[in-house]
Amino acid sequence: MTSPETVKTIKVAYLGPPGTFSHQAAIQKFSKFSKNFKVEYIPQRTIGDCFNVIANNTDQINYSVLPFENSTNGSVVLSYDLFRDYFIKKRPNNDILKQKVRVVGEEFVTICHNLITNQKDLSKIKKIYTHPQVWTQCNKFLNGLNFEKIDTSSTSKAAELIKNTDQDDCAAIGSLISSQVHNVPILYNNIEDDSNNTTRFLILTNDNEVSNDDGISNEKFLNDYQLGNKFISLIVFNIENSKVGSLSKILTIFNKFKLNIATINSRPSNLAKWQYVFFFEIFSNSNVNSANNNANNIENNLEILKELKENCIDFEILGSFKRNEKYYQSAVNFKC
Ligand SMILES: O=C(O)C(=O)Cc1ccccc1
Repeated sequence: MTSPETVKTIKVAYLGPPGTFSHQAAIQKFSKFSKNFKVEYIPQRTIGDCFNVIANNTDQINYSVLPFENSTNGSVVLSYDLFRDYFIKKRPNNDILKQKVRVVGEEFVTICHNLITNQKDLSKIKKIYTHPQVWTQCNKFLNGLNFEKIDTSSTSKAAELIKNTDQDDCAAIGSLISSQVHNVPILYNNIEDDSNNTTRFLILTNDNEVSNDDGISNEKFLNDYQLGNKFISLIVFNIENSKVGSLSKILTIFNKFKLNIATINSRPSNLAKWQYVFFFEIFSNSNVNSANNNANNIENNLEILKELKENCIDFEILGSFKRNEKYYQSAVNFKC
């Protein structure tokens, strides 16, 4: 048996305080490791901090959880912009990325919202606090109410603020757990428009390996613990926006190599006005870390990488990870 001193620790950062949906995603992903490891969940103040602890290798954190897209209201643009600013940036010559941020997993969480308040009469509520991503997931419930919207860094932060106010006209929107953590009751539950409302979170890591002694990379470590054989690579690139056919050329390359594109998103480049960066997710059937070095994964396919790089101004692979079939298929069964 392993003695307590030799138990390795996995440190996981998430958007705090405890009780957020990000916290739930972290627990869903990492609780299976607690048999063999000590898993520490470390709350962060903002989504930006969740990214920066990995980018700056702060506090020996191994993984971080980032909300990425929601089935009702789409992309979490802040997360896309954090990736853009890190990967596609004008840097002085030779200033390469020091601490390589990588995306190594995904987690799906069913998002059930609750109106959390000490007030018992809905008509007396004049201020509602929540994370900005939430408003348009609860349109049906909120339409017709007359209240001031107050954005908070997270849903659980909203519940914490309600607890600490002596005003009786305030409510928060958040999870059942956040109402329990802060000990504020729920006045209405399941106020989300769509009962299948699901958020997809990405798991980030850096070179701060969990299993140094074994020489196993953080991505292999996570993937070995997950069933499934479909892989996704997330890439970001920018192209000559004003050149006719420059984006269609990229699409042709994926077609030529018979690779299916799962998602396409674009964001302002921040390098020049009306210029864009593109995020693509590409399906493959193989793991970049697999022993047979299967060329089906774009990270291993030098030919496709060469063609992509030749046709982009900047091109970066953010990471490759297993499609989380379990939660992708049936997040709703893991409901509240
Ligand atoms: O605020 C939270 O609980 C988060 O984890 C961010 C978020 C907000 C709304 C839906 C999904 C994630």
